Amino acid sequence: MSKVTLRLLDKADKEILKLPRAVKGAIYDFQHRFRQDPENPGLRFKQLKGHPRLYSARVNLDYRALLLHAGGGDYILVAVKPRQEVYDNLDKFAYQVNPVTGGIEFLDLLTIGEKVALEPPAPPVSPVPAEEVPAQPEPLFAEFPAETLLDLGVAEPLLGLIMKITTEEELLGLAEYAPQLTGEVLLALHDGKTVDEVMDQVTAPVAVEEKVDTDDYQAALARPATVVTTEDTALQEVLEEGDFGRWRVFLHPAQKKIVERAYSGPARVSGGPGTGKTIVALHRVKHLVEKLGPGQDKDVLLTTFNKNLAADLRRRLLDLAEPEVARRVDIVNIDKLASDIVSAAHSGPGRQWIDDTKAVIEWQQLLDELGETRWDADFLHAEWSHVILGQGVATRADYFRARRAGRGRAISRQDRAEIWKLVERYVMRLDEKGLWTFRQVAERAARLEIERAKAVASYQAAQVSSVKVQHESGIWYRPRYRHIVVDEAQDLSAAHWRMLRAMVPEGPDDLFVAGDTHQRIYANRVSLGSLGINIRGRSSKLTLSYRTTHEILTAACRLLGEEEWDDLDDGHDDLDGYRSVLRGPEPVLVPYPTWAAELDGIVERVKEWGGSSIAVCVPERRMVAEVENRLGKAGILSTAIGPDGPKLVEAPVHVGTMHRFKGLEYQRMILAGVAEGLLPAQRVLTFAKDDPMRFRRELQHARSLLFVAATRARDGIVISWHGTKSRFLP
Ligand SMILES: Nc1ncnc2c1ncn2[C@@H]1O[C@H](COP(=O)(O)OP(=O)(O)OP(=O)(O)O)[C@@H](O)[C@H]1O
Repeated sequence: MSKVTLRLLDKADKEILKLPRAVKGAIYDFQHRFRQDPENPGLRFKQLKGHPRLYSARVNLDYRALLLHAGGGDYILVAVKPRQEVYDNLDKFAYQVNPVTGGIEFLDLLTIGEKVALEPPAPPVSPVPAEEVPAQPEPLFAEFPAETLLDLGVAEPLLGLIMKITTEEELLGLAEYAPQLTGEVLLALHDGKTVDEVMDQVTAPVAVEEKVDTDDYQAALARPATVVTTEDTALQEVLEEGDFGRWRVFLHPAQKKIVERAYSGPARVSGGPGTGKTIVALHRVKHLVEKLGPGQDKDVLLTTFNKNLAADLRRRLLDLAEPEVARRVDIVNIDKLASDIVSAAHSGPGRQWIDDTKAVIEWQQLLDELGETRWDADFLHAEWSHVILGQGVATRADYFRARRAGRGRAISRQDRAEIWKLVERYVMRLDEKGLWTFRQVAERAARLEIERAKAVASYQAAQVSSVKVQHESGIWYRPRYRHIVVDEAQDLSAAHWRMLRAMVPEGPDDLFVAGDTHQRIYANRVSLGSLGINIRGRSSKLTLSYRTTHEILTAACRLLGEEEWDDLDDGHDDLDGYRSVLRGPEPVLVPYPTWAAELDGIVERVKEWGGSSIAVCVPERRMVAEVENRLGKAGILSTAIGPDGPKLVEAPVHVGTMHRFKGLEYQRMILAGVAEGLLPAQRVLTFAKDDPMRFRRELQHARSLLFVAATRARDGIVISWHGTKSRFLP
């Protein structure tokens, strides 16, 4: 017999994980024995009556595995059930190649029927007059013809059940065990999306263009829409890790397509919070390394915004891929990457790096010393960071010519001359104090990398023309990386992008960037095209949230208001199609008369919830310590989230300012202090009041902060305030 493969079908794991421990152990043994020799008589491997592709095999005395034969030696484990249940319900199993997606689907109508639990309404005890008989509830999908549902990709064997569903609870029961696309389509229709919208946002991204041969299971097995464990060992991982490990093995077809596609140049994936951009970035890294083939060099760079996120990526990549794969990847946060380059190029005493908040304080001190009142510190810092450093402006003359797109109020030539002078003094002041902002480091690193890339190119050109170029280290003449993958791309600055562009030669699969501009919280608006990174025609969007519930997601999107969002280029992005199949409680909004009362409210809520994976998010730094103190007094252990993540990860409650929540995930969250004057902050609005564009930008920025914070919660969220509630709240 040819080589036998056994993979696990998405969702089959859900029932298997509920089986007794001993049975799970038996499944582990079974899969080994089956792969070695399905004909082993002990397995009692046989085809099931009436199902040409469905087989049963013995797991132990009482349990049987159901296996779908895709062709050749390829089998898919679709269920493990008590022996008698299998033989008594042969008519309750169905399978198909979905004609829309071309993926294999198995339908356990027995389990789905139980979940939907369609109970006939109880008959009236005594005859009642016809007009008093309660009206039968209308089935939820009565208005949709069967053909419409089939066109949207709904699994045909489920149509009968679907037409009987009358409550959301039944629908959720069905969606949990039905093939993914069926659940997504029905929930989207139930949420009120039109058929056209569902076709566009849910079905089209996973549909195949070619005509599907629904009898060709072997071809179907190879399509992204067949959601199975990729490698044989992955089956075991799912059994051991349950829900925690699903991201490693069951990619959504839309995710898988993005991961495996060959791109002719830089590519970008966008999508709302929790849609799996980071997961896609990790799988992409693995895919790229595997395509490179064996080697020793660190050919791939995986970078993100901060140290904490980089550590998380490292941990996850090790979970996902073999150590040989992880060894080929440099995983480092963007500022560390820049500072390593600068440190390597400069000897001598190092400087102390300061963040934007400290840099603004330095600006303020300089302005106070000079008695300068025309310009405010925030404005000057932003002008220096985004226009001067962002565009690599090196001289006064260049600054006169520099583009200030999106920077707000117009400034005259005279203004530019004044600003340039102040910037020179500021830079000198930092030099004297031995300080350096991260943006300065990034700018310096970008210059060094651009020079290096030029040297590499001329070396390579010289080699082609067989002119010998001498250099003591051969390494210097290789491009830094062959592929770069970037997460949290929306927050990288122009200097970061210029540095990255120079680190990888232009070509297929050079740069892959994942990010969501709705979550931009560091005011780094860039246009990748103008920085030599052309993503046009190579952008994709993820729309299904795996993290947040429908209720949280809907409320969070409302916080964004009617703002417009860019696409990291000169176009627009939106959250059309952003959705979740998870359901949970509605967000709770609570007003308090004072901050002290709000603090008491936080304590009560945390006590009521109990357990861990709780976070409290506040707009200002001083409030973090106040929340911590108040929780401490109530005997609740909490920890602050610093620039590099939570200080004590094990603490059941984490507390931080909104900026600190980027990329994190909690079961439940309290967003406290969401009041006017705090969000948006009064100080910022006062500065921005005479500059409409800056004012709008500040409001947008504050909305993004709130949006990021709100979308960290998996199950529940409370938003509270004291005084006047923030203008962003409903
Ligand atoms: N295919 C999948 N199967 C199971 N879980 C998944 C899948 N894709 C993503 N997840 C889970 O969904 C959650 C969100 O994923 P991830 O962090 O990649 O989203 P994101 O789009 O990067 O979010 P954000 O923009 O908020 O940072 C994580 O818990 C992740 O493990």
